[in-house]
Amino acid sequence: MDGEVVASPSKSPLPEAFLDFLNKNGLDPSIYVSSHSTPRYIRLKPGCQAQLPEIEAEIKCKLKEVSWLPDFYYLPPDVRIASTKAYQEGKIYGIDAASGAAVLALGISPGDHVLDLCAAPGAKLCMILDLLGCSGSVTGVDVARHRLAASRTMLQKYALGDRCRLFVADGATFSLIPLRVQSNSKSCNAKVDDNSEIYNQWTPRRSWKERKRMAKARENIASKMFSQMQDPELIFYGCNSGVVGFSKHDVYRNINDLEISQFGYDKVLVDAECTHDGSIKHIQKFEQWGWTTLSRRVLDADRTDDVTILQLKLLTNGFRLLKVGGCLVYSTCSLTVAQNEDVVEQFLSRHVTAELVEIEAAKTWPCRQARIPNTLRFDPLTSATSGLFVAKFTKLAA
Ligand SMILES: C[S@@+](CC[C@H](N)C(=O)[O-])C[C@H]1O[C@@H](n2cnc3c(N)ncnc32)[C@H](O)[C@@H]1O
Repeated sequence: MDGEVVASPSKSPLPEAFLDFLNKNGLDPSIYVSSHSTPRYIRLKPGCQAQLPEIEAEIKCKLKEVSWLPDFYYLPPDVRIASTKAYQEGKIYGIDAASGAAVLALGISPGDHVLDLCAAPGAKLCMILDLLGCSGSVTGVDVARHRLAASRTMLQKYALGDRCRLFVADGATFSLIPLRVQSNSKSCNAKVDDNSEIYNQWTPRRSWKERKRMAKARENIASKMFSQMQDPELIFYGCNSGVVGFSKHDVYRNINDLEISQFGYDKVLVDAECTHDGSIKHIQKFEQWGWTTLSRRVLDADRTDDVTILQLKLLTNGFRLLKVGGCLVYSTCSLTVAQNEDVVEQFLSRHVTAELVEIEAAKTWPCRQARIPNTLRFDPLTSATSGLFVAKFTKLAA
């Protein structure tokens, strides 16, 4: 561990730079008091309920249901799931209850077309797909290729990829809408035409031509500004994701704002990049990485200013891709006002068609209202979860 460390209410002392950051942002360090006793959570894949006794026998403890969140269970702190059969067979996955609440706030219905604009590593993406059932589609976007590749691995492990497509892209400029067609009317084994213009079933093995094209695209990314230069890179698509059987022209079709208002996404999640200060587990990782890394990578004033600009851009673009009447959830695992309420206020002041809406399900959630009515805050003390800010918007007709 490096950097000066002062005593803090948490078991493991927080570095002075972090306490300073909390102080500057008006955050009370006592919310981290109970962070060491904050429970962990798992979500049981729907349909696996009958196997609960078997899972409990394997982990040698009884799993207590989270009363306010369907399919979620508390996981005792000393229980490791990585080596269990249930985990390896994709019956359970680790996801904080506050994250589960953010997904539930979307109010996903079967048949929805959902956009997850900052999707990696993918716990929320998996839950969205679980809730979607067997119609509709999910488009996952993330700027970090390696992180999105990890999401792809998750989708495959949990057998959730059928209706999902993943793009490496800048969420602030991503512009593709879902293909609102009977995607399952196209065969999964659609014939590839000679010019490879029609998408065939996705396979991890790409043709030599395709790999060369992708390598070249990546070289360009390294040397030029990603967002302005590149088409989103499609790194995965399931059989019923609205890609198989369609042409690149269909998938990459440019559309105008009027079309988006009709054919855009039904639900959008903007789980934005942030300073992660609400996630004490993330902050604790800096015990190994070094507290100076925390100051440089997280707390640096330029970086936090940049992050709020990015958050506003992500929220703005997510909202642009939403159809009229659709819902968008903005969440961050930061607890600062600058990354939450301030971003929401700036966004609302620029978008007359955006309306903050009440999250109905939240009436039974152990969270508190944030500074703006209808916005929510989870934290270890109030909610026994990781920290999370959640706001839900709808799009009105212009
Ligand atoms: C808080 S994490 C998202 C967690 C994810 N929703 C989940 O549940 O696993 C934020 C993500 O935003 C991504 N990100 C950062 N800048 C981005 C951008 N400009 N466009 C899209 N994604 C971005 C990061 O790579 C990171 O994976």
